[in-house]
Amino acid sequence: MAKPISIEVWNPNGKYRVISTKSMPGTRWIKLLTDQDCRVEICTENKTILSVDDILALIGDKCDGVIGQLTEDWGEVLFSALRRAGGTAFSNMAVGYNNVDVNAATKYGIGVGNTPGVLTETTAELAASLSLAASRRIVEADQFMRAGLYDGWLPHLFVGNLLKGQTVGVIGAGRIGSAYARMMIEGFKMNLIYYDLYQATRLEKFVTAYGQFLKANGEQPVTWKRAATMEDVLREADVISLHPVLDKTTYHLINKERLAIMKKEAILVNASRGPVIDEVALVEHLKVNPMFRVGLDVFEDEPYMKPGLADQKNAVVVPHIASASKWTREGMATLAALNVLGKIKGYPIWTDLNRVDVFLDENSPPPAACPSIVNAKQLGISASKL
Ligand SMILES: NC(=O)C1=CN([C@@H]2O[C@H](COP(=O)(O)OP(=O)(O)OC[C@H]3O[C@@H](n4cnc5c(N)ncnc54)[C@H](O)[C@@H]3O)[C@@H](O)[C@H]2O)C=CC1
Ligand SMILES: O=C(O)C(=O)CO
Repeated sequence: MAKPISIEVWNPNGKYRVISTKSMPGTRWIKLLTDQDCRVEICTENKTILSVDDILALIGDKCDGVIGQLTEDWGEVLFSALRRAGGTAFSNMAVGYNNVDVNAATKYGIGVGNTPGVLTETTAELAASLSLAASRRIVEADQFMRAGLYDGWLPHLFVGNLLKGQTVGVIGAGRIGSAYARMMIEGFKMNLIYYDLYQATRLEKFVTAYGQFLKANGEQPVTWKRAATMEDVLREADVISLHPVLDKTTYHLINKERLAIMKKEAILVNASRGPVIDEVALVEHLKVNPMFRVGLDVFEDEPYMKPGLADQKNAVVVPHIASASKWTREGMATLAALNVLGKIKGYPIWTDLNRVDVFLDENSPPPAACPSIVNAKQLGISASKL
């Protein structure tokens, strides 16, 4: 028999049993569910990553919906078990859902929710922080100070790269990539080169207008270019930030050959998913190119780093915290809960992902809609008219 899993229960007499595999920030998400007749069970097991067996034990033989985490493996086994337990709803507490087999969920009639929009600016801010930390060698300099090694100003001490007037490269200019690009352009007056499968029209318009504004004020205008190939970005940019989804087209997008065409003093930032970079190739590249720097929020074998990465002074590494602002994490919990609630209640799907804020307003009830269900079309969920 499977080992019992420790849980905390809210509204024990609720009609719909909803599980959250982790405690999530804020309490609004719990209230939204309990107010709508849900019994909420939150896993309190002292274990960072739950296994498939742990989650099977949580689902049990009656479960209407689950809020899960990006560290969990949501595939055939879990979706078939959820279906057998009477469930129709799942949401990742994340915008990325590369940990979810959407086809398996669809096969069992289960909606797969995610949390776009609420983490765009927070994640872009962390990518910008990593860009600055890497370009100005903040972590190395901090460690030097704490080690008591500073004995006076020197002309060569921790010389880094100036961003102003340089070129920022964005690979994957979707919500987060575009927000990051704007920060680097507005903040540091960098020129933009980007690569995406689709044209980033709003971003292009913004850079054009900002360039005109600068020119009218007697400053050097910023420029933009949509690259025909990713290699063009890698060759031209001084700072490159990766923001695509992780799928088979982006796995090891940055490999040994592509690292070799980047500038020797370039800065590479990754706040998307670890496997977008071949991390073994990256470690080798960092070793032989000391002026090349990286800022990494995500890792190929998360939570582990590939051997040698931790020894590289030209790498700034943080533990997948790009979406970790209070507002964002509470908002992610709210959107995930409303995806599950909406699917259980048979609500339509929200259609304007640029307006997820309406779900986050503490002072008014959220719309009767699922904020974001990625397989809504396959499941025949209608669009909200709100
Ligand atoms: N480190 C962290 O904590 C966080 C990581 N993320 C990651 O960031 C990703 C992007 O999030 P959003 O910007 O909201 O998604 P989005 O869907 O708005 O943007 C992704 C962009 O990638 C582009 N793309 C897809 N395949 C590509 C390819 N082969 N080459 C170039 N571009 C390609 C798409 O066309 C799209 O414009 C998420 O899927 C997630 O994996 C998101 C939030 C936080
Ligand atoms: O939302 C995501 O995809 C994340 O990585 C969480 O920060």
